[in-house]
Amino acid sequence: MKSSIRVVDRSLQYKFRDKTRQFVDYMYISVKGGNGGDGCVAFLREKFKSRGPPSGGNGGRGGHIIFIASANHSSLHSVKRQLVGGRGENGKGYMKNGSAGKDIIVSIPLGTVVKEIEPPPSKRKTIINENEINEINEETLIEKRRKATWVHYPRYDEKNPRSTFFLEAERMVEEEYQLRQLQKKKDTENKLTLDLSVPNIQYIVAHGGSGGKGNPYFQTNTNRSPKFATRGLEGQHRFFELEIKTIADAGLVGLPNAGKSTFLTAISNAHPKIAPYPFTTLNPFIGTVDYADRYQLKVADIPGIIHGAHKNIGLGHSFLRHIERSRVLVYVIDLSGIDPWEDWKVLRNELELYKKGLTEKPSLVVVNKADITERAKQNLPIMLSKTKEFAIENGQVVEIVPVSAKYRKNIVKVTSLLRQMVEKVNKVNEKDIGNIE
Ligand SMILES: Nc1nc2c(ncn2[C@@H]2O[C@H](COP(=O)(O)OP(=O)(O)OP(=O)(O)O)[C@@H](O)[C@H]2O)c(=O)[nH]1
Ligand SMILES: [Mg+2]
Repeated sequence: MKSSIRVVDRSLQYKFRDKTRQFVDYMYISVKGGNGGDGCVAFLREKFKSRGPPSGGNGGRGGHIIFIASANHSSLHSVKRQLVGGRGENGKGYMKNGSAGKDIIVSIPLGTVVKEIEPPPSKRKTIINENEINEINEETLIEKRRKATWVHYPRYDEKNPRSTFFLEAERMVEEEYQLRQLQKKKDTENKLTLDLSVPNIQYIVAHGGSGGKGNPYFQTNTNRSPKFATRGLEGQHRFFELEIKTIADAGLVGLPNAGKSTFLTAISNAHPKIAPYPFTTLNPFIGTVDYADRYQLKVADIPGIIHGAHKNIGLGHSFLRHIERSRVLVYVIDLSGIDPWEDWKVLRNELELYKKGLTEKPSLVVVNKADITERAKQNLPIMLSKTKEFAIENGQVVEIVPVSAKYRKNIVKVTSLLRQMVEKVNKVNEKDIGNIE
């Protein structure tokens, strides 16, 4: 047994070395909105107007990072691990406001769950440093913050802090700063979670920083020519965990080589790779079953699960995330195997070890390769009697359908049964939603 696992492992390593294999269904990502552009300190200068009014434009806002749920993508491999929005443009003279930074729109596969996480330790340090500075020296802190907040008119960087107008404006900006800090604290406490389950809906996951104010903003009755403006704010920085949890109507689970991909080919329009060796399927694959009345069902085929998958043997059991949210489970079992009942037990066990209660979903058992008659004749009665016992013990109805996926025998029965089951689950769900409302 051990040696066979080792052989499987070696052949898998060989497959994974293939550089063309591009499928990612789980990743960490850092997103940062662009910084805002700085406000401008300028005065109108025209012919016969030697001392015109303040005319510095505001800075543009930084670019947002936007996630859009896309039905045309099935993998996260094309998503960059670090996304930074464009910086806003600085304001200019003649009241010209800076343009906004470029938004970054990322297509994320439908069914992805986006969870905000704590920043990694290396990024957390900067926050701790800020607190340390708090304790060290208040004066240097004020100086630092002034540098980060203000834009001065040329040669006014030393004069400004002595003027009462500037100090007044600084107090006003300080209040805004405190409010922002409060908001930031709230944001870090309330972590964002999104389920991208509706196509084409957009979410802003990191806002760009707002642009700085030009000097007309600080003009008052008494101060007609403010010589200062504010800088743009920093964009929001967040860290996310992305996990694709495919939303299909039915999910196929089975041991390697049981004929899952062949079965999917028989019932749907999909053409996954089929071959007589284990772990042919390396990535989840979704097929659509078309009915005569244009009703459609989505069925997900995943790599084979073997005994010990929860210990990362074979391809592990992380692929079960793709069937976790399907409405109906379809166990595909090789009827020509040595002990199909044992196979089903292994599958149920691994599913439970992945997530408790997963096997309680409405399920259908497809016993495949019924065309290999000698074995099928022996095994089918055993399967039928054992599942009957199981149904009585657990109070769970289990339908068993013998098929031959390769020769497309009994396929119509399976597809119509599948449809009935999915429609039943959908009806129950609708009722539940109605009750909640
Ligand atoms: N005789 C017979 N052979 C079948 C039948 N269904 C599948 N096979 C064969 O079984 C082998 C494995 O089929 P696949 O569909 O690749 O099996 P799978 O479960 O997708 O395997 P993995 O992707 O490796 O987990 C292939 O050689 C198929 O031709 C069937 O109904 N009858
Ligand atoms: Mg397969």
